[in-house]
Amino acid sequence: MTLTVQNVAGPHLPVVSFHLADGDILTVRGPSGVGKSQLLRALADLSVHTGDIALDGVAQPAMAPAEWRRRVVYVPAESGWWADHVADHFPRQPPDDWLSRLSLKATLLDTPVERLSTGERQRLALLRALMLDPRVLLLDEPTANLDPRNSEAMTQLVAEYVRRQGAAAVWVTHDAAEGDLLDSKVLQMTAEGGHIE
Ligand SMILES: Nc1ncnc2c1ncn2[C@@H]1O[C@H](COP(=O)(O)OP(=O)(O)OP(=O)(O)O)[C@@H](O)[C@H]1O
Repeated sequence: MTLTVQNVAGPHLPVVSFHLADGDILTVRGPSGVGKSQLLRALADLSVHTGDIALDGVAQPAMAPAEWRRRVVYVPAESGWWADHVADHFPRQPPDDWLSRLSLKATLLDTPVERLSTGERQRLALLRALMLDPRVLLLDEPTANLDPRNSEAMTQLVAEYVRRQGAAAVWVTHDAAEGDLLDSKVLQMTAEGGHIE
């Protein structure tokens, strides 16, 4: 897997370039409003931008957006839920191991979405994304509402997934310790642009 990002910029996104290969995790840091979420949206082909993005050598415009987004899966800070019940969002039940590692009971799948806590939504949104077997996982502050134990469990699960599957992840965080735990590359964003540290 390769993800190549060259001089990507947009109305609310300073210029960014980087390259990811099998098993890479890139943590993205920078002040509030600098364009971190906009970067993820550009990578998911959800916002207008200039520059070049290619997955395994295929340029983003050459692939239908829906096809691109099956491979490059975006998990926004506030996940979207379109049906009443949790299970309706999963093509099949997530592995018991994934549920238990994130302290989620399997019975939660039979729950109405409106009853989920914010942290449960975040953890289930991650599992929903992993079930799609993404080549690139785009995570916008995925642990923002989680306790330390579940934060660590989530970082370990993502790290293991990308390593095993030869995938990659782009992880927006304000928490420097999370980057250390993920053993990741770091993209520091400022108004002038992003640079790899
Ligand atoms: N649809 C839009 N129209 C106008 N401005 C927008 C739009 N979407 C985002 N912005 C602006 O783009 C800038 C970058 O937003 P973005 O959400 O990417 O920031 P961020 O770095 O993720 O911030 P935070 O850490 O607070 O989540 C912000 O100034 C935001 O107000």
